Amino acid sequence: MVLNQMSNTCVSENVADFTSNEIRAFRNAVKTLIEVDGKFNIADIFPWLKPLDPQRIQSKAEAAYSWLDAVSDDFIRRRLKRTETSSNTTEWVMTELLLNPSIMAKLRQEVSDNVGAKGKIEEMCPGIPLAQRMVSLMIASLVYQFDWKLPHSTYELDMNDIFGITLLRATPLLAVPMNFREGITVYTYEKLLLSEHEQTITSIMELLGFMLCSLLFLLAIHCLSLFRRRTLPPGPYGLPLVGNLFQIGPKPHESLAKLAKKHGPLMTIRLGSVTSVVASSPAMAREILQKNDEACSGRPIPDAVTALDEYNHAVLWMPAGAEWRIIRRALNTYLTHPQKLDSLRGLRHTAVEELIQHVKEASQREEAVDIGKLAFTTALNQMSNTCVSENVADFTSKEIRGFQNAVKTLMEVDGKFNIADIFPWLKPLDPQRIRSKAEAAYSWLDAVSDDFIRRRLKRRQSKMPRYGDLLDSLLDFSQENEAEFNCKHIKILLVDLFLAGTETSSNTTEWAMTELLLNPSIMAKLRQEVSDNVGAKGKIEESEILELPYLQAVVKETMRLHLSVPFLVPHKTETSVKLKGYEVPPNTQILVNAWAIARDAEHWENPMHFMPERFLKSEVDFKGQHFSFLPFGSGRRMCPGIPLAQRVVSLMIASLVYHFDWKLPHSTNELDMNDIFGITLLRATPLLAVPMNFREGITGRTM
Ligand code: HEM
Repeated sequence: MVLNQMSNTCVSENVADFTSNEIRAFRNAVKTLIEVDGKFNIADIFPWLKPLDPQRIQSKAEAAYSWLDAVSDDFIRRRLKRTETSSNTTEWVMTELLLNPSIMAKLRQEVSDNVGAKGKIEEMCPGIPLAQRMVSLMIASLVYQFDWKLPHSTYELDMNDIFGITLLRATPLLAVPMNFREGITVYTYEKLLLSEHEQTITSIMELLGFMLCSLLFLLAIHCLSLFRRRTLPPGPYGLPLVGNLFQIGPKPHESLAKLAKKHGPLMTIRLGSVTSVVASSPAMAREILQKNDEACSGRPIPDAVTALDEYNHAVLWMPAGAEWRIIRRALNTYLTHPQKLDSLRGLRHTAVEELIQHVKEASQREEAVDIGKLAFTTALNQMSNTCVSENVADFTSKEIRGFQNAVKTLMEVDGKFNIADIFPWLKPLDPQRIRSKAEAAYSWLDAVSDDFIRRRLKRRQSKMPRYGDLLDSLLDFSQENEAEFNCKHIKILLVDLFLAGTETSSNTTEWAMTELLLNPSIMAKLRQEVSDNVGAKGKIEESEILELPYLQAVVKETMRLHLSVPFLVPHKTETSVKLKGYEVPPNTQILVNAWAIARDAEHWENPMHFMPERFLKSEVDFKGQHFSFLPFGSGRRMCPGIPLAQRVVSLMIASLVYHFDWKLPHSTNELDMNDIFGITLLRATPLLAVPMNFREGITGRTM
């Protein structure tokens, strides 16, 4: 009825009659538009989501609009809302009248008195707006010309509504009309349509209203974030909703270092809904990692990590509570304790011998090798030998690709900028497909790790000789502490160690070789030191090279200038904490820009130069006590793998430098020194170099 009233008012013809299908199509289109126009649409508040149309609102609206467009072109679209609103009001009025028969009777009396002898209903109040006229006329006509009752003689009616632009009845109102009373319903409006001028004013008012509401909404969100930030350290001004996103760019370690110069060594940045406090000086790093170590010991969990089954049992990501302490204790006892490290030395040597053999073959062919890839393969095998006494791959087979790919993919996706991390309501959509990639890689590693454990349990049952590696120790430990540490923990821990301990070590080796190739005099000095040590023994001993000052200075200088984990693994406040007088609330992300600190001219002379000599007469080391040099972090979440990493990296560098001379291909001394940001700062282009003049000697074991 309202549709026809409106269509007659607008275009002087019915758009449908009461029985044909046409009214359904028309009503459907109107209803759809009313529903989708009023529905909460995520794309309205984040316009960059519009192309994705995540709730399929735009596509539904498009279908309905084009139907209506075809029927009556632009005219109808401008009147739709009013149509639905009027009919909805009429429906609600009739609902109430049916529930209140005495009011219905009183109303009918009033209308009958007005109709009187005229026998027709006329407009009751000239000058009132269109909607009121339509509603009044409909109600008066319905009430005057019929008696009404509810079907099934019930007075119970569903009074629920559905939210949208208009609040519609949840279930349609069905009622039975009776006792038709004669009389004509007559329109005597002289001017039912709004004039063109009135329409223009209405549209402008609607538009202004919408803009004002949007502005107020953004302002409210912005004020809320300013209110929350009032106790936090200062920081760069950000845009509503996205915050400082556009000031960060693809190299956050560099952009945040620049911003810190302006806003201070403790600053706040906001990315979407994530607030972070960034420390960029040794003093602020100490404040966080030493003075407020416990309060700042949490970990924010990237969405990618949630793809790992039971990620909350992973030592890297779990809170620093009782379960975490048990795992750290197991690592300190069975992996990085000096005695344990010494007893597993032979297993690590084997992996390096295989590396040297592979490079030797390449040198005979005068072929360039990808040093990062070889170092990664070696680190992977060193770790797998330490953990499970077997190679997970060799230098040529396909298998290494599977393992290498899984570890590389995870290091990449866990550290990649993910829009779903800063707008958590995007997580179910996984817009960059980061979680799904992580899922595939995690389940691959999970299956391999599971297989290691199953095979070892079988071997232990069959009473075959023990390997005495990390897995044996962890299984012993779990038998003694079954309630707190079981096979599930071991499985996740093995995955964690491959992730935390391989790419970090191989990346450091690759950067060290890059600098040595660019600085031949440093390479020569280092080779001399290692050769002197090897001497008549003819072999490199891991235990001895840890004491070689120049080699250790080269390792430290590489870790300073090419700090592998630029923001450490991000921390999170577990409780409210005071940092430099600012009150930082719980769940705030804490980033220590260790990369910027290690290159700060205030603390380092000629910070951009590779000068191992700076460490020769210095006490500074990487064990977490010198806050100007934090390649492994500091405090309770500091890397537990330092002694292992130091051995692995030192052994690889010493062996590569001792056994070969090296040159860059194409006799160039230019190297791309760019890095790619992730959990680890990788070289942007692989380091290719030609090994020459193989020198005999054993990368020796002393078992
Ligand atoms: C050059 C090699 C390495 C570097 C540069 C490195 C660096 C780091 C850094 C910066 C952290 C985070 C510290 C923090 O959040 O404050 C970390 C954590 C960790 N690292 Fe290493 N790491 C290396 C090698 C290793 C190795 C060989 C292992 C194997 C045992 C290992 C195991 C771990 C684990 C398990 C954690 C997590 C600790 C926790 O959250 O409690 N890392 N590493």
